Amino acid sequence: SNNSSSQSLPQNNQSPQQQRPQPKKRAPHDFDFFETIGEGSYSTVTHAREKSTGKEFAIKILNKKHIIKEKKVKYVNVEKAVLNKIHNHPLIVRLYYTFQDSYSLYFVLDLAKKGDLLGYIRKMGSFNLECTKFYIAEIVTALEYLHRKNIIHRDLKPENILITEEMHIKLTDFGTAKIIENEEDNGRANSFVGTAEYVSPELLNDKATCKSSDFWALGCIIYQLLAGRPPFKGNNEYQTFQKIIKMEYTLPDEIPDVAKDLIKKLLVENPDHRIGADTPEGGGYEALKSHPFFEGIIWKDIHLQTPPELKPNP
Ligand SMILES: C[C@@H](Nc1nc2c(c3cc(-c4cn[nH]c4)ccc13)C(=O)N=C/C2=C\CC1CC1)C(C)(C)C
Repeated sequence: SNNSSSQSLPQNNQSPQQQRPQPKKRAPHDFDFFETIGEGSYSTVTHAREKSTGKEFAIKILNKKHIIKEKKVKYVNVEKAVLNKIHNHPLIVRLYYTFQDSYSLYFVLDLAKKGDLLGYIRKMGSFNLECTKFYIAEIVTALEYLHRKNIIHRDLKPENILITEEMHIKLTDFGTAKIIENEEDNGRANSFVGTAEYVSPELLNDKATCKSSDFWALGCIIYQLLAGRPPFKGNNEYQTFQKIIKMEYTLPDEIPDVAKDLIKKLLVENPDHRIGADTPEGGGYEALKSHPFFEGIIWKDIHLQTPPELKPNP
């Protein structure tokens, strides 16, 4: 045969990719399914165990017919794309496998055995300053990683901050996240609106979200951990939105002054002026992480440190 210079396929007609051992595709019968642990708008998250290894997972099950009927295919693709962009960050829920059967799609993910942060706020009433600093520092660390990957979460809230067996966080729920393809995309108008109490003014005023919208939500979460309730809360969504647009909130005395200062620098109407924004006024993550509120926080490998024991705000 002529030794043509072109790369000829080996006799077994397998591509190089096919020659490498591929991770075995899983299927529903590889798992035992237990209780439902969370309900999304068009999905169910179920506790499951892989039969062959005994490893426990959370499996997000999406009904294909429902997704198509509700025109949510885009969100499912965004969620999978975002989860695949995240390479094994300790403070973000990891996607291990995906597979499907005739009815459903299955996402096999980290199991956070202690539920979500909202559960702890309800149980504790509020967090003391030391605990608030630690958990906010872990959220900032996860957020910095997402923003570096040009991902905006867009729905940051206590229900999406999961707590692991070891009492560290795992950021989750990327179905409504946005991947910023290129810089000018940052802030372009779009249709999604997050959860009322954490929605930023820019989203309500000109429907534009940017990385800084996540900093607004962060300010709301710091407030909620220390005061036991979010800063903007009306009797219904419309009233909540009104308070946000009017920047109508007060800082109760149970919030320590150092936290009041940071909250005031995050709950700023102009997203470019929020501390942490990558603008001259925002100062980027450097400015946020060096704020006196984080006094005593060691940022390096925070996920390996022992979290402070949860205590309510005195
Ligand atoms: C926010 C989310 N809630 C939850 N999402 C996930 C959980 C999860 C676990 C508990 C829990 C565990 N023990 N007790 C409660 C409660 C709520 C959970 C988990 O372990 N692993 C991955 C998850 C989500 C990953 C998937 C979005 C990509 C909603 C409400 C949307 C279902």
